[in-house]
Amino acid sequence: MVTTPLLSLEGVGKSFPNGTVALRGARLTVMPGSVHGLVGANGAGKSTMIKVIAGAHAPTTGTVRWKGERVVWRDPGAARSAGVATIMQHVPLAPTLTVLENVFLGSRGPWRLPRRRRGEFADLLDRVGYRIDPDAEVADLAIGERQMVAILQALATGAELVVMDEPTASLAEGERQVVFDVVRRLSAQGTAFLYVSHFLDEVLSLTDRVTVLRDGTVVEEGETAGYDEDRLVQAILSEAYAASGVGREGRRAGRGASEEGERPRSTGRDLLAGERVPAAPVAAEAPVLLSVRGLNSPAGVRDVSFDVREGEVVGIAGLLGSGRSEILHAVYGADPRARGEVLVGGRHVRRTPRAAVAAGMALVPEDRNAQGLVGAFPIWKNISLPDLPALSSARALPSERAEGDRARRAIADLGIVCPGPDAMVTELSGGNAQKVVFGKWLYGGARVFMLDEPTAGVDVGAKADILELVRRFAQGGGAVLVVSSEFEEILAVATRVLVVREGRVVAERPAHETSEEELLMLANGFDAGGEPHAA
Ligand SMILES: Nc1ncnc2c1ncn2[C@@H]1O[C@H](COP(=O)(O)OP(=O)(O)OP(=O)(O)O)[C@@H](O)[C@H]1O
Repeated sequence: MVTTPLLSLEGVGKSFPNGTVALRGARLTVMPGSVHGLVGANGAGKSTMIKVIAGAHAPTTGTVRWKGERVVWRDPGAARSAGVATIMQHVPLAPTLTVLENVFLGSRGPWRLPRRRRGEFADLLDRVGYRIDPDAEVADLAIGERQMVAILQALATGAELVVMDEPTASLAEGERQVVFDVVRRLSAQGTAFLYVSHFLDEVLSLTDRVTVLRDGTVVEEGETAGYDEDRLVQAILSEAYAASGVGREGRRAGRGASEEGERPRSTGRDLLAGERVPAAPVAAEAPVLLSVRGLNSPAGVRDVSFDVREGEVVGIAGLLGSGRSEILHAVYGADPRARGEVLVGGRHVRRTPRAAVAAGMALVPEDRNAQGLVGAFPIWKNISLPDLPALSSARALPSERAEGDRARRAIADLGIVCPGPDAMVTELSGGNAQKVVFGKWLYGGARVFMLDEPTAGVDVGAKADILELVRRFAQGGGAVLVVSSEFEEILAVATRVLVVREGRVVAERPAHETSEEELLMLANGFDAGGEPHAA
């Protein structure tokens, strides 16, 4: 029996007014109840394809079919009514509404939510196997919890196809499992998923089929069982490096392999091995660059004290809601309610972001859309933005040439796929925008670099480049604090790890003396021997 695909794209092309061709003759077939993976490097065209499917972009050429019928979705509402729910990388929830109100925002019905909604919400939570307070305000939730709200929202619309763009980017291992369980459970009940992720292990374990996009073209499509990580990495990256001059130079520079000319792309294993190079230990007599004393905040930071020496990369490992990001914000002065002392190079820093920047601190936030970039500015202007406070203190204006040079260097070092430094950041793919946020601080003369999920949304090649730049920044005499829900990534880049739970530092380990398992155990409230911590 031949089953009609739920969704198919045939020969779909998409060009943007600035001349970028994001998709060329792309095809995709998603069967009912299947989990279909979509992978590709930053800028390969994944989000563009998703937006075509969601009715947010009209394709320039080609055909979209839904249950065998040709469709032209004029807007996202049309795709939604047909049965397509899309969860984008940056979840557009209403921050001042509650979880419950957000979940039923797209559903028909009265604005004031009747009691029935609570019952439906409880049923949804049961289906999903997740607990969240329906009356919590979304503005107060961590980014991962917001992702779960978005998933619940998609399910509440009764979608037949759920498109997920990097749904696990900020989630720790246990929390990812919740998302996987939801996907597995619902696909067994007949819901189809299009799952976009840079985490290839997730794609391999979760999906039935996989489509690989490279430079706007589908280069491979097949049963996931026929792939392993190496083969996927090769498919994603090999020609992308040869095809994109800027990206290629940048990636080579980032990995220090430029002398060897164009070599075949590394395999997945090679890349991970590269990431796991143990960080050189920092001498005990290295001067303390950042000192934090008795930091407390009602936002969930409890009596946090630590030092970071020159050359050190200190990882902060914790689960969602553990206070890991809140600690960074408090140190940076972005949390006005925080109390405690922060010293850079032995000098007290007033608790405002402006004073922090003046003292040489930089924060790359997790929610880069809200806090990281100015959409109406081109790349070069975003990259020189951190120097603007210096302007107001009557120092010389940075010349446009110097700013352009800095932007070009960032584009090369980080492999930012873009037409050039004048491109607007709104025209960049998600991962490339993240690299701009990173470049904004990396070249700004900061001495203390604080990174919240630095590689979220970044492809497998650029991830290794970013981690290498973090190490180099520290080796050059800087101090780094890095928060990541990927403990493996923390171990790859950090010299020392602080484990946080309920706002407190509950353990400290040299990176070479611990493991992902131990960190997970500690973050979950057990000591290394598997015993629960005393309260
Ligand atoms: N509105 C736009 N105007 C011009 N170019 C755009 C626009 N949106 C995306 N692009 C370009 O289209 C190409 C594909 O981008 P897309 O966002 O689809 O990539 P992606 O595979 O989703 O990447 P990522 O993994 O970084 O999210 C990129 O070169 C990007 O710069």
